[in-house]
Amino acid sequence: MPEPILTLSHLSKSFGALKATDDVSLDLRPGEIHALIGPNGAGKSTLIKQIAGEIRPDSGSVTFEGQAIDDLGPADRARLGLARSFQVSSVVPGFTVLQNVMLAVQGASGASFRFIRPALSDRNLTAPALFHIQHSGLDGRETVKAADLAHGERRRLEIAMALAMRPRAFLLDEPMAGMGAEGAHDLTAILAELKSEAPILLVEHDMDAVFALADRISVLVYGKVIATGTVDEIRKNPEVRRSYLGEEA
Ligand SMILES: Nc1ncnc2c1ncn2[C@@H]1O[C@H](COP(=O)(O)OP(=O)(O)OP(=O)(O)O)[C@@H](O)[C@H]1O
Repeated sequence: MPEPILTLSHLSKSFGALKATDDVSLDLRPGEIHALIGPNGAGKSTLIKQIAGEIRPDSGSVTFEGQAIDDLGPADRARLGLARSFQVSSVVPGFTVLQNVMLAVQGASGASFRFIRPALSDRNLTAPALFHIQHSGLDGRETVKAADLAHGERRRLEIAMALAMRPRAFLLDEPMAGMGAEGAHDLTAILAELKSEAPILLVEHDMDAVFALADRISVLVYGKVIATGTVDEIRKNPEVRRSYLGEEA
């Protein structure tokens, strides 16, 4: 089995008397989508925030690519390639496909967006941007404004921009939220492609998407992982059915 990219060991976090994270251990392995599901208030977002460095756990530790990252803040963790989302909102509608991807390449290099204009004429950004555009199936569309892209092409642009950030792992907290059925369907296809570039820890309430995408699922209830397994194992698990999936599973 390949070494995990991300490992959580015995993480715990309380808010007053409430144990939002209760001795959670799990890992994320290369090439996989590991979904984190559970009822409202189970502690999914709190866990993601501890991985991203936005909340400090009371105890336990997070290892990323073999390195303990407990002392790093969110910016340093992002710089190591721990991508908190794939920054869909960062698409600039008035910029072309090439310009948008160049900005993402520039962002990955840690440069500031204050220098947006020089970036757009920087040849060092053009070559990697064109590579990601081609890799995402958008070649020939470099000079089209993002606002004028067809729906599916816009998703391809988001993939190109995500890849330009050179992520080593994605932490996605409810990426399907607020999307219609078509959007969720598109995003499902995108995530299935992205996981081969970088594994994804996915918090998602849309069970159709989770069951279609996840290689493994962990179920969180009252801050505790009550089960981790494949889609089939989780669907059949009596404790999961009782505490979360109900009769729908
Ligand atoms: N900053 C905070 N201060 C106090 N309590 C908090 C804080 N953040 C979260 N909580 C509590 O911790 C528990 C876990 O919340 P969290 O948002 O992590 O759950 P969740 O599984 O992501 O829920 P949902 O599915 O509704 O998004 C909840 O009871 C919540 O009210």
